[in-house]
Amino acid sequence: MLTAFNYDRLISLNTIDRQELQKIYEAGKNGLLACSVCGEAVKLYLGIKSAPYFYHYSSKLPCMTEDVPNVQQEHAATIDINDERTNGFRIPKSRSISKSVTESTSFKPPMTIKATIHTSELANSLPVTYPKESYLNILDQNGYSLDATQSKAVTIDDGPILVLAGAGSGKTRVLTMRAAFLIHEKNVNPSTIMLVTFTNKAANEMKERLLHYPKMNKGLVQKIISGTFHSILYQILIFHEREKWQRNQLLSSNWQRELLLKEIAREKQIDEKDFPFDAALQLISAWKNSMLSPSDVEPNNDWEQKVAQLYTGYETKKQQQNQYDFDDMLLGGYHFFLENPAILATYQKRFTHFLLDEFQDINKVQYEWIKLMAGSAKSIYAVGDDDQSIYSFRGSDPKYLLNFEKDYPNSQTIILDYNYRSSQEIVSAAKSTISKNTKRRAKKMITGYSGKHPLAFYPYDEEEEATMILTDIQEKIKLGYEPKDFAILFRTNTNSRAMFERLASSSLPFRLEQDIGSFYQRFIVKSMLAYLKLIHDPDNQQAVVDILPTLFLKKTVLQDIKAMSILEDCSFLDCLHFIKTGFAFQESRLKKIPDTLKRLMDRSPLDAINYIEKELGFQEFIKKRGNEGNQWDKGSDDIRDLKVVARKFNSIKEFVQYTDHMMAMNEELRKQFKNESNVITLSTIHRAKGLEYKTVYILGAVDGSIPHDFALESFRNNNILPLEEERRLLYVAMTRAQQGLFLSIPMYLRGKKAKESRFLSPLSMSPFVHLD
Ligand SMILES: Nc1ncnc2c1ncn2[C@@H]1O[C@H](COP(=O)(O)OP(=O)(O)OP(=O)(O)O)[C@@H](O)[C@H]1O
Repeated sequence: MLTAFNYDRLISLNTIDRQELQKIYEAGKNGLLACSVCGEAVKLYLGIKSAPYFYHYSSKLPCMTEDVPNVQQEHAATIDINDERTNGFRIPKSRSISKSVTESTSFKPPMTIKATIHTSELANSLPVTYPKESYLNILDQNGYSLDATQSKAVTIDDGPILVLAGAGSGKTRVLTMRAAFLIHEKNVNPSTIMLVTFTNKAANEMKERLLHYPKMNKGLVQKIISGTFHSILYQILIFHEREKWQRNQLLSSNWQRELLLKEIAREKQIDEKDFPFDAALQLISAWKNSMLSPSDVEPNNDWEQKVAQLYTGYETKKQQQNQYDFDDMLLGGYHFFLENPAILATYQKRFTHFLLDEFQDINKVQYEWIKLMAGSAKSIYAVGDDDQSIYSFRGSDPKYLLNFEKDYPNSQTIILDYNYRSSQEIVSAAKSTISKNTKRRAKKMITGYSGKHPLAFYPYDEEEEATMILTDIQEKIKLGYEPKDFAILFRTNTNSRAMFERLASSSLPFRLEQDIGSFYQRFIVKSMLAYLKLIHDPDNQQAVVDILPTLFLKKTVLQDIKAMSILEDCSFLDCLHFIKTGFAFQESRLKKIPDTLKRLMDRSPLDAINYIEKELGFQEFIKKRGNEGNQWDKGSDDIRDLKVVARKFNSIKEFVQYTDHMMAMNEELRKQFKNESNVITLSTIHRAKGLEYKTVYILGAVDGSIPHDFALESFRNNNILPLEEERRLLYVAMTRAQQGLFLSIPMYLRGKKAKESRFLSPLSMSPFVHLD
């Protein structure tokens, strides 16, 4: 059924402007849509696999009162907007509110993603039998099986060992079993084992897994020294040099480091507004992790030259203020041992076995430190996959994994090539994608079972993308899936806003993997919302405080405003009329604000934002204070995101209420689902490393998102490395899926036309056939 009433407005899905669909979907949710045939309440179906249609609440079907043509056929038919009879219903020409759907914005059916599967790669893993008394045999009886290669990797004799393997091949399983095997079969004291993982969460999960193995207990497992390089080194440093490494001296957030860098930029007269401070911080971090001190850096271009200057200033200032950052923990730890050979000797004696996970993401300082520590150790055991190296922007380098055999001539390498996690269809799509990278070690990937092909779908924008995914999850949950079966992965945190909001408005439990705060509290967004709030609430004190920076006024001006509002008996907003700054231009702008905002009262929030941006100087404020030079966090992008949300609302009041509600939900839901395990995961791809889910949705598989704009820019400047890393990111995302993989290819992102990710070009797409 393709027509419905929203109040007295007849909506036809054949003629509606696609960008209105989300609004109509929400009208349906709020009970504001009526069937054009029987008048009963209807909702809009907006999912992945079928074109949108209206359906009745109760039956979940289109109206049965009249003969209704098949929805897909209806969509396929081109219906002229001037046609007076559509779907058996008379549409008055004068009430037509929508323009014809253009080719580019009409619903595009999902496509099945296919890649060639070589039959030789469909094999069964080799079964193994262990001697009866072997610990592995006991493990096996408890359901923790290993194949022949994995078994070899677990039981191999001590020495430098590299387990090189593709995604889902059991590296984590092997590493965990290796620990158990060493303790049980080889009588290694657990306190002499150091287990290094990429996140502390991963270390805890491995220990938790170990606890379930036969003959393991808490006492034994707790003795293993585990954690990230940072956490292990920090514990050592705080033990030996407590004074120097006080917690409150740590520059723990990026904004703190950025502030410091900006201070130095001002001193060095580097133009702040066009400078990418976020990229500069990353480069400094990469230099530090590559053990390049400011005097060692050899800049390649003007920009690096400037960053090198900032790096010198950054290090000096930090030292003067007795502060340190995360990279200093690694460098500090390394130098501490170099300078204290006696202490080094005791640690070398203490640790006999080093188990290193995610070895492809090790950086120089970590590598050198491990080499130092493992000087006389019996075994250094590293597992990794060069195709999953996704942290090179901060100094990680897969060359340590690829050169392992050279650095440790007596080492042994074991290759695991059987993917236990994902279906053949997912593995071959991921494999085709990554095979385009030039700098990698090609590997076989054998799979065990066949399943459904990954699917590409084409929402209009990020709002529709979120709704379609939510619909799909709800449908699957009805079929018996659980919330924990789903992960929604995205390139950067800002990509998650719409999905967060859609999940927040559903009753489904979910967790955002990183505490990024509400989108509506971001500096630029909050400032724009403050203008909108003042339109209906001219005495909103907080809103006045929030617009002051946009007018380049100090916060203390609020006191003057308060005094004036009493003196002149007017609202806070009207007081802007009377503020004297001594600058004619600024004063005339302030005078303009109250009347302008009042005139915007009946405009749509989108119109109001556009107006404030252009006419009240907001654009200049963004240019100066929006970090426009940044690669990731640009103020103008925030405003584009805000406009995407605003488009869904007709009134400013409703829009402002919605943003307030979403802010409150952000706090609330975080608390509510903090310790729940059966939740949908909403995570950046980086944070999903090492994890697996039955069904994975990848948001925004378009150029500019994945690959990210900055990688495309580097590519245009003849640097292919960032682009290859972005491809690895997509590979990591795809290989998190066990059975279902969905790639979203929105037509618009942040209000701009988007193009399918170039990474999907090796994959062939064919129309999806709905069999359910
Ligand atoms: N021999 C095996 N038999 C059955 N299942 C296995 C076997 N080995 C591993 N698995 C399962 O395969 C999945 C992937 O294993 P694991 O997470 O250890 O792989 P990984 O190589 O660390 O993956 P990635 O690098 O992609 O994160 C897990 O669900 C694990 O339990």
